[in-house]
Amino acid sequence: MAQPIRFELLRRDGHSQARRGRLTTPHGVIETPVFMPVGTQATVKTMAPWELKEIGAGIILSNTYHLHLRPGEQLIDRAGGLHGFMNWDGAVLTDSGGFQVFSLADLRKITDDGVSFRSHLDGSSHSFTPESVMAIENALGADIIMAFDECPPYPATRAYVETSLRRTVDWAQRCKASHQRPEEQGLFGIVQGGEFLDLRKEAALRLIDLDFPGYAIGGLSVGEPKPLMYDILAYTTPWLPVDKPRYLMGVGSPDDLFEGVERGVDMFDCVLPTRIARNGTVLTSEGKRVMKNARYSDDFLPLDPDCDCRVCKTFSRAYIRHLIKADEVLGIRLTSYHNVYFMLDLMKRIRQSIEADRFLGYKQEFYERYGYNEK
Ligand SMILES: Cc1ccc(CCc2c3nc[nH]c3cc3c(=O)[nH]c(N)nc23)cc1
Repeated sequence: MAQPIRFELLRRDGHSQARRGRLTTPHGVIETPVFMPVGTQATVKTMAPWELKEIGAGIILSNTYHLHLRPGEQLIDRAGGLHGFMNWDGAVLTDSGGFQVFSLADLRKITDDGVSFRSHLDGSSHSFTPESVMAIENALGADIIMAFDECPPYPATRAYVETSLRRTVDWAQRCKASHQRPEEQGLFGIVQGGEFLDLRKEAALRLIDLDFPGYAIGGLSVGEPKPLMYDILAYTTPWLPVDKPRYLMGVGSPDDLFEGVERGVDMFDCVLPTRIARNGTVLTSEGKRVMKNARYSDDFLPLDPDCDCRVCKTFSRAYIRHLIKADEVLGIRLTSYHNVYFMLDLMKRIRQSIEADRFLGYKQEFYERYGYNEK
């Protein structure tokens, strides 16, 4: 059977688990490690598809939960799926919605069959099952779709995590069985198991038996301390097939990208760049800068002198600070554009460092300049 998603491992770092790979999808070839901008409601907030294209975004994320509630997958299906609706010809990945039910919806009830909930928009009743979520993701038409999983909260008891892990594996099997378009949309399984390493191993091995074209590592970046996240990650990735992509869900900040790549992760997503842009905070090679800070009122340098993006080549910190202070919409458009460019460009430099066999050196160099203090 033709596989819509093919992964080639191009190089393995000799000093860490970092890998350089290539993911071929029906909507283009994605170089990995890759940062995937989040476009929850069929848009990467404030950015047009041609802007995403010009900054080199190859794949964006969207969300089953939000799009099912509004405008509904039937409309999007009639528009030609997400690609036609958004007029985006790059790759798309959709999350399966379970995570969003637990972070957004009201009155949730979870059983072995699925999850019932009330919409956070209008209180209407809904239920997600593996079968119904596959039907939604099939209608949205993303190139990579996530299995319906349960992401346990942090902290959670071992008993709770064990129950949810087994449910998640059972749901993954039901997703695979009800997937209507396996030749056009690659279905990824999601490894749960909380902070319990033996459960992480069990989850990985049971999902591998179901043979997916890629594997996501879920249940992390849910409030646990970062050192714990990194330890769980370092333990889990070696159990996954070396020739399949690994996607760490919801991660992360610039330092998380380095720590994740070092531990064998190929794909990342995070709302950080567009979320902090909305309060005028920008990512630069010298760390984050809060543009409302008075120190930038007469600073005519670009946001980041080392950045080649269109915003840094066109506008000054003083002008962008003015726009943010004046609540001018152009302000958050410019900070969003720059922040997404920064994350994509950082991942490009990480890929180049792996190719040049100097990943750990580049990580050190970046950390020394980036620092961790608010500027
Ligand atoms: C549009 C979009 C937004 C967000 C996401 C990822 C959302 C996300 C997590 N975010 C942080 N930690 C996360 C864990 C999980 C998880 O365990 N399972 C799923 N299905 N999603 C997660 C995917 C797509």
